[in-house]
Amino acid sequence: MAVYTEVPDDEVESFLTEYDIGEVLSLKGIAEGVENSNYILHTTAGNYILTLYEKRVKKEDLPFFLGYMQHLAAQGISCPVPIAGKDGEFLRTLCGRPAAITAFLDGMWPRRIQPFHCRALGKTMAEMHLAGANFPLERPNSLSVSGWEQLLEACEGKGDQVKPGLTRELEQELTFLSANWPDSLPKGVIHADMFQDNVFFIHENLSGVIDFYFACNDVLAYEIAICLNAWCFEQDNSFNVTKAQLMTRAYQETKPLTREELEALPILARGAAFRFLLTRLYDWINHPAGAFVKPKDPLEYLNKLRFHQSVKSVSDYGITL
Ligand SMILES: Nc1ncnc2c1ncn2[C@@H]1O[C@H](COP(=O)(O)OP(=O)(O)OP(=O)(O)O)[C@@H](O)[C@H]1O
Ligand SMILES: N[C@@H](CCO)C(=O)O
Repeated sequence: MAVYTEVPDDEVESFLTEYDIGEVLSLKGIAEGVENSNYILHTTAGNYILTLYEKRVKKEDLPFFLGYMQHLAAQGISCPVPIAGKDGEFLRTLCGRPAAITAFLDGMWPRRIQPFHCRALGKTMAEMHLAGANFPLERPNSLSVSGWEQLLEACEGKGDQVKPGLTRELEQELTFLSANWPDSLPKGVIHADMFQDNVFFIHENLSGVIDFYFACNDVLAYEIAICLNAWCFEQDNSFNVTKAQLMTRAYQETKPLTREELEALPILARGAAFRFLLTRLYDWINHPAGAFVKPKDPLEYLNKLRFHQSVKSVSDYGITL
């Protein structure tokens, strides 16, 4: 479960005196999520999310993440708005951890992805990319091609414990990606982790996006590539072209893609599969025995990677130029 830091009652009470959001009625740890400690904070003024940032999130990146959420919310994107304290600050310290309060977002993430989810996602993704265009802060993507070599090295050749031959396969793939990675495509701020558990729906309507702690500046079409991986494969690893079509068409109705962006989707999707395969592999190898949080399966992304390796052009995703 994702409550790494327990917050005693008296500490949350004194923490809330720094804010104008009433008095605490209850504080309940949220089991979902793996990175940070999240609580539902119920006060006399309403419901909020209290997040204590754990070790994977760098404190110096928090102004970017919180500022981006604030920026998007101000432009009408539904996401957790950071709540300022009486001093105007969003970020402070609780139980020795950087901590912030954000608005509670209604909705549920879809347990079973349907085509209409992909259509709604495409539209919101494009709106976020447009809204992010004038966000003034910058944060390079440490988990893009320039960071993969270091991450692969950090796996210390232990990939073969997960699947024989995996380390060699990853090294070869990294060589290919490094040599072919597109560097002249339109860039902007991307969420970079828009998986189904980070996108909320109420019935068929997308009600908001959460978890901005991988957001960064990168190629905009790389976000689509991440979502092709996260939203358009079925349980049996088959690629669902209908979902991919609905997502990319809806994106293009709001923000058209250039021919170069569309043509680059196969390599970007290959890179995105590699990125999640690598981070999952690292987490799998470094998973403490007996830990409550179950690591995600790296091999799910090996299968996706192999699919993208077999793709000849973007039309194999059902997407027309
Ligand atoms: N603003 C919000 N409104 C409502 N619920 C939220 C909000 N933020 C987080 N949650 C709840 O907390 C859970 C975990 O949040 P989040 O995904 O941000 O955690 P995390 O630790 O960063 O995890 P991960 O990166 O693994 O997804 C969500 O699945 C959701 O149930
Ligand atoms: N979305 C990532 C987890 C990090 O938030 C994954 O599925 O590997």
